[in-house]
Amino acid sequence: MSVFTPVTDADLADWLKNYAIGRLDALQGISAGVQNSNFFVTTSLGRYVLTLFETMPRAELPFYLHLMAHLARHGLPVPAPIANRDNEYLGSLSGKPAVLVSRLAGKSDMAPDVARCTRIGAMLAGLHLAGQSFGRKQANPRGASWRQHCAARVRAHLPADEQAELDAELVFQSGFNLETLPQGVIHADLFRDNVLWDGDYVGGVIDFYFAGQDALLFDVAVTVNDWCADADGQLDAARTAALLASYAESRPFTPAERAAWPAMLRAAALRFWLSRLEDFHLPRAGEMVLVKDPGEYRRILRLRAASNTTPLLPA
Ligand SMILES: Nc1ncnc2c1ncn2[C@@H]1O[C@H](COP(=O)(O)OP(=O)(O)O)[C@@H](O)[C@H]1O
Ligand SMILES: N[C@@H](CCOP(=O)(O)O)C(=O)O
Repeated sequence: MSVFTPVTDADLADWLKNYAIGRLDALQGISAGVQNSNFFVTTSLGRYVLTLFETMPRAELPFYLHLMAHLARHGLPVPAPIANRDNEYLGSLSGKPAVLVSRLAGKSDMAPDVARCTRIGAMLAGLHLAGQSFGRKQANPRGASWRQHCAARVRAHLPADEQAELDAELVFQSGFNLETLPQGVIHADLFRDNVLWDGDYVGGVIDFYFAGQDALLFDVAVTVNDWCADADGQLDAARTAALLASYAESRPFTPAERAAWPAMLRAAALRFWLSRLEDFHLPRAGEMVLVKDPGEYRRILRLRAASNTTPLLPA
């Protein structure tokens, strides 16, 4: 269930008078998604997605909306926010901050093959390259300092063996400074369910609401951990090599990135272990996040930490 705040046809039709996209033809709630209320909106002039932001602070939203607009302007298949007649992206509907974006074509693929991993590597590099000229800055909301603080919040809820694993990983990670690596704006949640496939092509990259400034390599690690893992969490060599090679074709990795890669896969796994632990043990009032299995990312972290066969970054 992902319509937490209802919108009536009459309210939306009225709201759309402040846009130049024609009259309302159809409004339909979207059943996927866990953070916000999403609707498909069809008007006489096109197809859009309406998002009502349930919990995100309004002040943080312009960064994400302008980022999507910037990337769309650079030719990438991301939702383009629609400006209203006051030339604003962000409005209010049913008492919530609200935005209309372009509706993109395609469906997610939860079992991507080598060819699709190749495309995703290229797409991620494209996002990173286009992001270099984005003028606004907002820190990765799940960056290194969030990971430290989140670990402190969840630690007491964990059994002794998990506490020990968490402590050891934090000590390990404290030896790395991600700020010394190439930086930029990262998507930070480029999971398979955030990409829509339109035939062989990426029809859309969605859900930019964890984006922020951080090491570009962190984004590569988040993406590889999700797209290239087998059901048991092990990295599939062919898919991993394909994704990394096609990324590197557009943005070659630096020697410092190659050295940091094994640690980065661990940092990226830690980030999702922690957020899932927090959603599980400390759900916040008024937040409707669907809890994903923290055990999956604990396992991935263990595998990356134990592995002496981590695939290397291409030179
Ligand atoms: N711009 C878009 N174009 C097409 N479909 C979209 C778009 N934005 C969202 N969707 C659809 O809505 C679903 C939920 O969106 P998502 O951003 O994942 O929600 P949440 O932020 O709540 O996790 C996606 O799985 C996708 O099917
Ligand atoms: N990809 C994250 C959850 C983020 O939620 P999303 O549906 O908004 O992408 C995870 O798997 O833990």
